[in-house]
Amino acid sequence: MGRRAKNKQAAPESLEPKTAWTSKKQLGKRKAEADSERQDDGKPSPRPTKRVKDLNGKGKEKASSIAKPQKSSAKKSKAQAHNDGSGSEGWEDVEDEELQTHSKSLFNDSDAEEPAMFVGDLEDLESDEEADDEYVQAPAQEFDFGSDDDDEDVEVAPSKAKKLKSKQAERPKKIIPTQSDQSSSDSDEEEEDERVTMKNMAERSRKLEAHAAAEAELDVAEFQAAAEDDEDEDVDMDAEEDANGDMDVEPFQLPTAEQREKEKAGGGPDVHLVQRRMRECVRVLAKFTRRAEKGRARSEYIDQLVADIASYYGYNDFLSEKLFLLFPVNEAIEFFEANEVPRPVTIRTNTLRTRRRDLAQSLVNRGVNLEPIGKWTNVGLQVFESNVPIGATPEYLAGHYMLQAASSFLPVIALSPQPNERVLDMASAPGGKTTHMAALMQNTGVVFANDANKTRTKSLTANVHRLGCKNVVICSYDGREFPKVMGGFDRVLLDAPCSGTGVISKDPSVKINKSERDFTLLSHLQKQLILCAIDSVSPESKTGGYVVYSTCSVTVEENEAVVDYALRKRPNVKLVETGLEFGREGFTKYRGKTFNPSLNLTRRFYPHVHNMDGFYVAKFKVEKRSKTLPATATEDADEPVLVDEEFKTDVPATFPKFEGFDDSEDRPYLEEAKRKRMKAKGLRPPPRSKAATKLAEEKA
Ligand SMILES: C[S@@+](CC[C@H](N)C(=O)[O-])C[C@H]1O[C@@H](n2cnc3c(N)ncnc32)[C@H](O)[C@@H]1O
Repeated sequence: MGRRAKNKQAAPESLEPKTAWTSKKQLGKRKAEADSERQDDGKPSPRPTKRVKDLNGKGKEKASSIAKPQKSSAKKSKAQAHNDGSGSEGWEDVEDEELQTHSKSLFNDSDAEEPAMFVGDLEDLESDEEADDEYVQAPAQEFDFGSDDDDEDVEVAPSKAKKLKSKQAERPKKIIPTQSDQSSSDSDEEEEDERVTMKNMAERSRKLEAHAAAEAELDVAEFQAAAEDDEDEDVDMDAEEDANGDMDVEPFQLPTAEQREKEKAGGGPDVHLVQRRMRECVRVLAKFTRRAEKGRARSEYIDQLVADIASYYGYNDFLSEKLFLLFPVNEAIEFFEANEVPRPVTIRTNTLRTRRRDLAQSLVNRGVNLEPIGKWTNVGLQVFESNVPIGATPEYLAGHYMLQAASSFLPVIALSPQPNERVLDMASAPGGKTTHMAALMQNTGVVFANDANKTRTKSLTANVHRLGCKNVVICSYDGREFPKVMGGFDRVLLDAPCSGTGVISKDPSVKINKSERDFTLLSHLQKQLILCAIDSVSPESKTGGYVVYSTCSVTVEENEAVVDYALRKRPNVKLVETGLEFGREGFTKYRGKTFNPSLNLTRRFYPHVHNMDGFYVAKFKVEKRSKTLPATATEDADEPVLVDEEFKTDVPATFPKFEGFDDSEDRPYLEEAKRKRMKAKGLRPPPRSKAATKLAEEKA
């Protein structure tokens, strides 16, 4: 557990070199705050609850209409429980048991899909102020969901309009949906006067989104400004603060190796010291030549910072460094901070059963406070508060929606499966993306939903049934058996097993349970799977011929390195635009490695930038193979085949080509299933046929 969690710490004050460009006055104040946290005896006192961090805009002191203060004490204690590991919050609660257990394994699949129950913030809401009750009893909230609306300018009951507004102001940050909407947001005062109508609800949402995007842009500009760091700002902050008498002013010095050893032996440094050291290291690294101690190398500051990040946030040193290296120094801190905060709760409307506006209306009537996620999805809703468990409403049980992380909409949007196609979801459990695809295909064609883990196919089956997907066939093969087991697909989704470094806020065990070997094994498995996914696509497909590769990880070896490998091994594929309107470009160069330049077409998503789980999406177009190309994935993999025990299967290397279903072969299985069902209902099943008797004997 990290020092931050152990001490139930608030988010540290800004660690990024913002200190370098923040006014002296602010710095003094910040320091004074830190000092006031110390008890009279000089020992650090427990901090107040975590201050809500504005992930979209790092200007934590800025008043933002989109930041939601964590207001109820119940919520506060819950957040603390989450931090110290004694409780869980948000998505942890909504994971089903299987998912929870499995996410502890090497392959992280905690993709936030389809928990059995949402028990997240119920007590919080029960203990909330009376305003909440009134809000819940308010007339049905009306939404403008865009073009498919009748656009009546219906006024929400005027007496409630103000309440609605204040509620909105309290909401947590929205998911940053798009950089394309750059319109500036109007002032809060202006909004305050505005009456809430069906029409302007959507407009207000849009403004909040635009505001979030603008703030994010502002932050990027701030980071750049910090890097450039003009002369005026380059003051000796310690000296300045000394003059103010705010702090003890010993100039910052990196600890010696001896001091570090001593610290370690004493159980690690004081948390305030770690904070200060991190802040100072970030500051020095922003302008190294000017600020570094004489004779010290840049790498020494980096090593110290990485070690302090590991201790403060509770990572092993290996992962702390791996993740740190992905970002510029100041941004890295933002990433680690974002991993301490749960992502927004989101649901996906199942369009096979309902429309988003109808679902929203039903849930609002039950006391759920929600809003469309953004323009990039017409099925997503972000849940802000709820009086009922989101995983147990009648609408949920009737399959009107899936509890699903916003990031996991992305690969399906990129794949864009069409009606009547033949699609493979190669690693599909628990089925968030499978059911999304089935809906986009309007229950036509066929989706083969495969997962190597048989136990996990149970929740997949349950979801497929609940959501009324009639075009899904569930199977359980090692993905590397494709296309031998079945091929010729129009589209393939490979949402690969991964380390889960994008979902650390959901599964903090990742912080300590991943080693270098895990990443080597995973990367190798992913490389094998991606070739199999490519080979399973029919280049002759009239409507498709696409593969989407995705992970909920942010490491380069699980993403760009895998995609680059596929491009090298399969010259018949090329990367194409994902069609996603936001997300950062994939790396084309990383720490001395150069990837195919088209890797810039792939997309990276980050918790601190997009307020969604860390995610990666790449889309390939598969062309016809030339005759000289090798036939299967494993034949030409240039490294030894490493197979994790968990996914070893008995499938023979020469698995027969799939040639359709054999009804006579299936009959005894169907008969057995029917007998079981009858028995379960207390009925006496008819005697077994010969074939079924044989099957039963074999099983026995
Ligand atoms: C990230 S999860 C998939 C989440 C799923 N796509 C969804 O949206 O609900 C990765 C899945 O890969 C499965 N898996 C791991 N190794 C596999 C393999 N060799 N072949 C097929 N599936 C595999 C795991 O059991 C896990 O369910």
